[in-house]
Order: sequence, then C-alpha cells, then structure tokens
Amino acid sequence: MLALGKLLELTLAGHEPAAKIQLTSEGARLRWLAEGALEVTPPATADSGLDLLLSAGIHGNETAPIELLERLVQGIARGELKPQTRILFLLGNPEAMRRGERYMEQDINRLFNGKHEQTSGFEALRAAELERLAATFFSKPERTRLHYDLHTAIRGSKIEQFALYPWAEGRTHSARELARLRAAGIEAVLLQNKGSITFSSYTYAKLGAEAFTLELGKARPFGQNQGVNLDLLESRLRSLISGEEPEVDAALDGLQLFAVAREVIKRSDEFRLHLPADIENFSELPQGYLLAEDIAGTRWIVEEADARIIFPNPKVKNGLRAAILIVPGSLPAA
Ligand SMILES: O=C(O)CCC(=O)N[C@@H](CCC(=O)O)C(=O)O
Ligand SMILES: [Zn+2]
Repeated sequence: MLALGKLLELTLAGHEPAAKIQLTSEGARLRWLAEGALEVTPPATADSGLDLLLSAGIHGNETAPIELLERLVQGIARGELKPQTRILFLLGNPEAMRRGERYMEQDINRLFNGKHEQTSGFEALRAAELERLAATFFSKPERTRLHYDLHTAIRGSKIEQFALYPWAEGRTHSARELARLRAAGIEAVLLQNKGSITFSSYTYAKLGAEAFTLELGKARPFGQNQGVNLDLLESRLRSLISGEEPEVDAALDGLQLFAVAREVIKRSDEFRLHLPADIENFSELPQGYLLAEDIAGTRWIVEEADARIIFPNPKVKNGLRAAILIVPGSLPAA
C-alpha cells in the first residue's frame, strides 16, 4: 500500500510524510496537504466531475467515522477502490483525536463562518486552516460539490443515523440529496432554517456545496465501534467514489423530516436543563414542559406540539447551543 494511505497513523503520530505525492498503479494521485488532509485526484480520463469532501474527527472522540474514512483512504492507496471523483479527506482536530477528547480548548464546530477570527488558540487556527483547505478544494468551476461531515453523538438516539442539512439565503434543500442520504441508511434529516457556525454550514453557505452533518451512532473510543453499523453508508460512498452509484430512487422512502423549532442557548452558569442525564436524542417532550432555566428568571417552556429534543448538553460554554428543540418538517412544495 502507498505510504500516504496511512493517513490516520500519520495523523495520530503527528508525522509529516517525506513524500507528499504518490500515484496508484491506475494513475490516481494522492497528495498530503497538511496534517490530517489528503487530496485524491483521479486520472483525467476517469473523472466524473464530482468534488467530494469527506471530513471526520472534527470532534476528536468520534472515532467510528474516522475509522470509516481510514478504510476508504486505504482502499484507494491499495488500488482496490478506483476513484473517479476528486476527494478531499480531512481529519478535523488531530490533537483532540490523539487525546480522545471532543476538543481541547474550544469546539471547532462552533468556529466556522468567520467565528475563528474572533478568538485565538489551536482550534481557531485549525478551523481557519480547514476553511482554507475546503475553499481551495471547492474552487474549481463547473463541478459538482458535495460535503459529508461525519460525526457520532454523545448520547444514544431513538433515531440512530440522521443528518443535519444547513440553510443559506436563496437556496432550497435538494430532494435528490435527501434520497441519496436515505439510500445510505440515513433515517431522518433535520432541515435547518437559519445560518450556523458549523463546518457543513460553512461549505454549504460559503462554498456552494451540498453539505450535511451526518450523525452515525454513539461516540466510542477507537476499536470499540462494533455497535455502529456504517455498512450501508460505506457501500454508497464507495460507489460514489468509483463512479458506480446506483440510480437514486426519487422517493424518500420513509425518511423522516424535522425542522428546528428553537435552539436553546445557554446564557450563564446558572443554566439548568431539566432532562434526565441519559435522555436519548429525539425523545418527545410534552407541551408545557419546563425544559430549562437560566439567569434572570429565563424559562424555556415547550410550546410546540410534537416537539422532540436533540443534542441536550448543559455543559457547553456560555453563549453556545445547549439543545435543539425540533418539530416534524417537510420540504416546500416544488
Ligand atoms: O451529541 C451531541 O450532543 C453533539 C453531537 C455533535 O457533535 N453534533 C454536531 C452537529 C453539528 C450541526 O449542527 O450540524 C455538533 O454539535 O457539532
Ligand atoms: Zn461531533
């Protein structure tokens, strides 16, 4: 196997490879761009016109998606997986990956869309670098741009694999992309209705990519991901990469759609979230339920019918999202 196929090993060891460019026997080019960043260019005669950004490890302890990207990189480096797409593999937060932590000082996934300019430190620099790498990768005109930012969640979930679809002014959510996700095993999609500071929001809003955060199960350490079944996603990614994607059924085939009702923002150290510690994502909350309390008598009461909760986390820093209240959603009529 080509040495650059060991992207995860290189990244965990903090090693810069001596040879930055290697070619597979079929003529695909692997180029190491920076720590945790590998670009794959197919032979010109086999280029389908798709630019595919696959990122994982934006949160360092979310290892199942990192292991998935590792299998894809190794498949390409061994010549088993023959790319017909340009691909950028990004391992988001190498230092946090080495330590098995979600982040070191700051959550990188709250530092995009310019947020990194308002702060300093390792993660701010890395967010700026990730934006640069993505912007350069997606700078070629007249190509199709697709970004999957792969994550696992802190807690269990009533819906195991789901996606968050960013929002941007003047753009509509694509039914075809939703069908593609459904075919990859995604069971539900949360349609965002305002801009955000996550990586997928950046590539969607600023770089014109179709972009998604994918939540693929519960976060566990390296080597302990037997409970996270990524077979369907991996098989669809392989077929996308090799230019053999099966026809995507236009029907969404049971895909559940949700909309954001409200983001619960933690304002102070007095913030209290009134949920059991082991509550699962997508748990339903009754109308009238006192969800949270914060400084100066602020009370978050569930007013929406059929509301559910995702990503409840009272430990986030003040000013950040401590939960999302969601309701059933739909695509606007075509
Ligand atoms: O389990 C949790 O509470 C968080 C899981 C996670 O890291 N989710 C992403 C979602 C990103 C998005 O909103 O698109 C995050 O919080 O960064
Ligand atoms: Zn994550």
